[in-house]
Amino acid sequence: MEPARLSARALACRRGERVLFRGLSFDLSAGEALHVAGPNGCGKTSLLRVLAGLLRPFAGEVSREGAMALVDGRLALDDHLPLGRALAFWGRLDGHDQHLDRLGLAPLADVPVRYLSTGQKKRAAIARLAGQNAPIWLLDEPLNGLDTDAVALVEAMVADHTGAGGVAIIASHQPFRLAAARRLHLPDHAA
Ligand SMILES: Nc1ncnc2c1ncn2[C@@H]1O[C@H](COP(=O)(O)OP(=O)(O)OP(=O)(O)O)[C@@H](O)[C@H]1O
Repeated sequence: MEPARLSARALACRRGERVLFRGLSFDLSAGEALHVAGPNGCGKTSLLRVLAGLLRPFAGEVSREGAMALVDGRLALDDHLPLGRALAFWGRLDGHDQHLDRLGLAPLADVPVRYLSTGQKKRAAIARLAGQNAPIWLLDEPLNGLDTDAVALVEAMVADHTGAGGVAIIASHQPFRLAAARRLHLPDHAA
């Protein structure tokens, strides 16, 4: 895996008229993970979008080494295509193993994406993530809709990723079992 590092310096984020957090700093290097916790609306998704470069910080800066991949509530798969073809489209571009068998997706190859259940869609999003082979994973509520076995599987995949030298940020109000993860309680940085 290519080298990975992700840092935030004195980060602040404003949505509309409200500053959600300020003075947020962290450094993550190869093999490290951060669990960003806090209740609905505290700014977890906004933080991930700032880190991904999709939202401009109100103050502070983000620096990184290595490519990033983001999993959030949006599934970047064509709704009308069967899952197998939708994932194959990205597979050709990304060029890495999507772990379809491990994620239990192989039997769903012929099912149109729009017919998939919430948990199946989330597993498809994780497959796309795995296929990107990016060293930095940004995961927004990655366990939403997953059953107990799939939760354990995704936790194991993130552990494998950090074990191989990747970096992971998990934004979730749910517990996420990952021995290497530090915890950041976002409301502690409320403005
Ligand atoms: N485009 C926007 N303009 C104004 N306010 C916004 C915008 N997007 C989000 N917000 C507000 O910013 C706050 C933080 O939203 P965000 O989605 O980052 O929270 P969150 O911690 O991820 O919540 P959840 O746990 O419910 O997903 C919320 O009060 C939300 O209404």
